[in-house]
Amino acid sequence: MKLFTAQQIRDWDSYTMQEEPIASIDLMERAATACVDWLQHRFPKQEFYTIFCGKGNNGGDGLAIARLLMARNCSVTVYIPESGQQGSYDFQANLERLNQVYPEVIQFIETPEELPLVATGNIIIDAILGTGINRPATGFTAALFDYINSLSNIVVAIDMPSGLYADKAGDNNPVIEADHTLSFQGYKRALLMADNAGAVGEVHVLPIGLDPDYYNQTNTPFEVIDAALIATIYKPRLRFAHKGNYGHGLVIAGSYGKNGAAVLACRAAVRSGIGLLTCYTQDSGYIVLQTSVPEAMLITDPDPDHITELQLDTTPYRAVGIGPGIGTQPATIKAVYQLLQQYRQPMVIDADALNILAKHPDWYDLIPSGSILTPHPKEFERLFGATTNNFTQQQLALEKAQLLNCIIIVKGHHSFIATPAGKGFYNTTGNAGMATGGSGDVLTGLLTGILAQGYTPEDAAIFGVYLHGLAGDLAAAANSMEAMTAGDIIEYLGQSFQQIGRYGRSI
Ligand SMILES: NC(=O)C1=CN([C@@H]2O[C@H](COP(=O)(O)OP(=O)(O)OC[C@H]3O[C@@H](n4cnc5c(N)ncnc54)[C@H](OP(=O)(O)O)[C@@H]3O)[C@@H](O)[C@H]2O)[C@@H](O)CC1
Ligand SMILES: [K+]
Repeated sequence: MKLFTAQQIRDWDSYTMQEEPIASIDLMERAATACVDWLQHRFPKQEFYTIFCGKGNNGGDGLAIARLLMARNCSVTVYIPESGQQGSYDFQANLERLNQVYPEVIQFIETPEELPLVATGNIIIDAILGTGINRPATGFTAALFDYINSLSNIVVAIDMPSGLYADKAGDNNPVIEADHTLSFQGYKRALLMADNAGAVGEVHVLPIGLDPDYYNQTNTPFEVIDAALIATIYKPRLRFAHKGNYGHGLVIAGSYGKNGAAVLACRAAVRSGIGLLTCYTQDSGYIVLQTSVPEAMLITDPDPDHITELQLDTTPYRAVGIGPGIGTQPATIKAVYQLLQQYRQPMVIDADALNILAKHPDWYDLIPSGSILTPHPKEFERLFGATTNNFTQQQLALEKAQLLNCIIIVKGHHSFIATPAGKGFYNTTGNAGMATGGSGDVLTGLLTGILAQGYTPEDAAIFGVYLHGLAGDLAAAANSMEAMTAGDIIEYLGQSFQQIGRYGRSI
């Protein structure tokens, strides 16, 4: 799903009004209806709502929502901070409509003394500011945000949490901290940033019937990874396949006390669809690896505790994954250097291999083109330097991806995939239960296995990250976010593939 800027969304809005055609007030009614349907579906027994409306179209949505909720037998109070300015055309039209049928619910407020008491059971609707925000909230608006944030009520933000910019960082400007954000038609980049997690809460995309032609004709560098995109990437298995069709991969992982990282990476790789897998680990890992991943072949380092040399014949391997649990011993550092000098196929580089690279920036040129780097934010900072917010971090990831001709996956709640062609993809599968030891190792094994099957690096990164998150979601559904383990993610890869296999048929 393409990710548009606030300006593009406005253009899409106008395009739809002209082409459908539909009047803007009717489009607003459609958006408000989608919100009310969502509210009643999510909170079927909820009766009481307190709605705060600004004087732009976001506020217009809020007024229409108020009228529709009242018509469905809910009890609503609307508060409008009085700015002294005339409201937008559709705000005024909806104010008039509400005033005609339920005049008693409308109240204007101007000073902090007039901030209302909100009963604890009420759901608060934030329709103060949407994508039209063009400056930080100050004065009474900021005080209103503070007040709403101080309450324990559930807050549902319409289109955007008020105060948040759709396409740029807000530098700690006042924002509403919502529990749910109902975003019209698609996501906005700000809704996917870890920096804004406290403001956006759970994000729900509500289709409002904007014209698909605009969507198809309009380019944007950013996309959300969704089922439709995955359906175009996934290659179902050939009926007459043999293991040679699906590549041979090498996972280089583990050290004394960190066999688990190697086991998890290899177990994920052998469940990725790969034809053959070899694992390279320290000598003492022999029995552990052979027992827990019998499907993989094994080569051991002469050293009992660490990987110390990587002068291997790498010709059989279509992809190499390196990093999980290898540590940063001097001999391991040398071994990583050896591999970088001799291996030219795309690699998956993770964990300690990234930490080693970060200490040797002069080796970056040795990273094979098309490699996939999988740093978490701290590793990203070590590799490429500190940034002030997620927008600048992602911009830097795009610049480095282009410079190194690599894919960079900045891991997080919505992992961000930067490609050398300047495209950025946001993942939407996965959950907080995956923030647990070993889930990065699983991703590395999975990516290595997918890459070895001949997917392009960009497709492998998109597919791998999505699949990893989906398996994590199924694992959490079965075991809870608390009790799920990284190993459980591997257990649910099978069901994830089955689900993805159905996408192609249902889209
Ligand atoms: N996309 C769609 O398809 C649909 C979109 N719809 C809805 O429209 C919303 C966008 O509406 P919008 O453009 O009227 O902007 P909105 O956010 O209400 O702001 C209004 C005005 O506030 C002002 N202002 C700015 N910053 C401020 C600040 N910090 N503190 C105080 N004031 C501030 C500024 O005016 P200014 O003061 O600069 O003259 C601005 O123009 C969108 O989010 C969605 O809810 C749906 O109805 C239908 C389909
Ligand atoms: K809002």
